[in-house]
Amino acid sequence: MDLVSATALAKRTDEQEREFNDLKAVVEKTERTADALAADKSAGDLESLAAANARLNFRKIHLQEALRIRESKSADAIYTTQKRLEALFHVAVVTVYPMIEEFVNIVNTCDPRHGDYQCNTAMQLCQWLKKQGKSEKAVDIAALLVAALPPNDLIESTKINPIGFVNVFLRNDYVTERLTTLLRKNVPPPTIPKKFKVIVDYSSPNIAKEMHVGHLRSTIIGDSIANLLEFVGHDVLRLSHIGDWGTQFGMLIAHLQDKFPNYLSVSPPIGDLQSFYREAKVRFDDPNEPEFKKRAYNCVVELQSRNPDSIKAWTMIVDVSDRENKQVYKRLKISDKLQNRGESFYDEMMKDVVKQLDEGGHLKLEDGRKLMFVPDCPIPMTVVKSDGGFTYDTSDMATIRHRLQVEKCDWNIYVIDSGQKGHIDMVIKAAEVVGWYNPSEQKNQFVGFGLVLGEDSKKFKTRSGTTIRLSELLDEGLTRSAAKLQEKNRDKDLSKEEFEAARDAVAYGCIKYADLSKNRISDYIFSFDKMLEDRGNTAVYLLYAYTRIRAITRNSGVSAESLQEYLQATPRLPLDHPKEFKLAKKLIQFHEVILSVLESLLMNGLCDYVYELSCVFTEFYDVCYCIEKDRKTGEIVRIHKHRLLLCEATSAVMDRCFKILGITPVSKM
Ligand SMILES: NC(=[NH2+])NCCC[C@H](N)C(=O)O
Repeated sequence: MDLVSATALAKRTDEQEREFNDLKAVVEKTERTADALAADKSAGDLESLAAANARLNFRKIHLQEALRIRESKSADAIYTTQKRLEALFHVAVVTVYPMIEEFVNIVNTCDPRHGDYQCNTAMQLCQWLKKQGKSEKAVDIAALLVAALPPNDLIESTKINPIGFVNVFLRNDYVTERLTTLLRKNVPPPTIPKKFKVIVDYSSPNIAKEMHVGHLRSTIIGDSIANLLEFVGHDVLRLSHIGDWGTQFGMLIAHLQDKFPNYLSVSPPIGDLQSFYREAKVRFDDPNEPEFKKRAYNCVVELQSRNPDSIKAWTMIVDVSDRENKQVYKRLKISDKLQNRGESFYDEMMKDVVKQLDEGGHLKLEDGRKLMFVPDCPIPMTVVKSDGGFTYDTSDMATIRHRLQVEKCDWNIYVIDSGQKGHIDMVIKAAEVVGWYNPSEQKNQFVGFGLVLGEDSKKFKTRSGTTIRLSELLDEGLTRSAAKLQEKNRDKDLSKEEFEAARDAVAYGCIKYADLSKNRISDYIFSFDKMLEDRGNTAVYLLYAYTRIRAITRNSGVSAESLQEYLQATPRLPLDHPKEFKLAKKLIQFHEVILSVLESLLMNGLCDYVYELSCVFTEFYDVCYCIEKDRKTGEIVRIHKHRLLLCEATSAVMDRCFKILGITPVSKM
């Protein structure tokens, strides 16, 4: 490190030290005032003292948060720029208005003329003051806030607009430092306040009925949400709540006994469980086969009482179905941490759940059924049917109790089609009413998604009107993707293995990305033509962009080691070109995007970000040469290593996003 930058660094450290001590002093003072107030409760109006105390505590909490962020500078924590700015503005707000209880609001700006971030708090404060009978203009408040900002290393300049927004421009040094951390730590996750045990209920197909496109959506969205949670450090349990129990097994077992009489000794060759299910159903509904129906009912009773032969038959049917599902998972590279824990797992707990509900006085007898009326729910839950049997409601009540009380999860997420929102919301509310959890300590969340529609905007079906088999859908994806690559003559340039890897990456990447890049709440139109387009926010575009970026360093002749050496030896990357700076800012925004997607569980936020990132990269690459060659001789005359590092950072961030989204990039395409 040269002398100048060493001195600059020392100066900055001094500044930070001072700033840190200032903050500490404010916190201590607040603490003392709060304590004094608490001790002096007897004096004066108790209520107003308590209110003042609450405000001071609020202030203290925010100051401590600010302090924690400042303190972490040297430590390993990764705080987002947004959080850091919020902390700075918090300090400014409480300095100017000590009794304030409003939150600071910092947002990203879309227009670069308005800086990188914008603080909208002056307007909020204006409203707050109005309520206190004071009138101050938002612009004036904004000016006070800016003046009260503690010294910091983030903000280059601020601009107050006439309405009272504060536009914030970031310092180049700060951005460079964040980028260096991102590169050195290979795109680490942002720091989260607390690590949770999270259950993600997703995929959850029903045995013997084919997994359909709705389950495909749940599988894709759920897997990616679980990846995201894991990335930030939560402890994630992935559960597929399969429909593997219930009366339909009666007819399946009865049909199995007829069709494969020696099923106990020879494993029955059920190739196609769908047709098997249909055959059983036809017989079950056939008035000419009353005998079969009776036997099917009997089989249910035997299965319920865990008769070993019935259990064996049941296991066989479940296994066939599971093997089919696993094939879909394998092709789509769904995490193998996803485990089946479905309705049969909770079966034995249901009796006890009903008993507990009954004893707690939560059940009402109506027409022989036991119902639970849950506050704010339009229909009651049927906990016990008139024939004494249990329902989907009962099963989910047992499930939620197990997850909250036995698994002791902090956060229980259901990724199911929106049609089941009413059901799950009711289960969640009921669990609260019964007292199985305290909503301020454990969280249950329904994460819904819309329908999959065909290109005619009607329910997604085959031409002949039957439901689409997932394996066939994936096959079609492969054929279409191979054709697309051939159209571009990729089969000529790539080896057979490379071509196949590219074909798979495109096919499965497209199917996943098309789903994830739309807001999950809306219905979505499944169209191979649209998803295979190579322009716009599609997987094909992004996969190409990624391979191109990867190729830049590969073709530069600069080794990964020498880039690493350069990175370690360079305290400050010279990001002096506006497009370099813009790309760097987009890159460090990654952490913010992760936190915001974590909040909404809307994965399209992450997709939009990767797409924007690749667009900003193109802007940069169009004007900033990484390698300069002599026009005549083609000889390399200059290598801009910091630009190669920007390429590396871009591909590393894209890679992280792809991993979370469950997309497999290829290095050649
Ligand atoms: N806990 C739950 N209910 N999870 C979702 C289960 C989805 C159900 N198997 C279905 O296909 O409709």
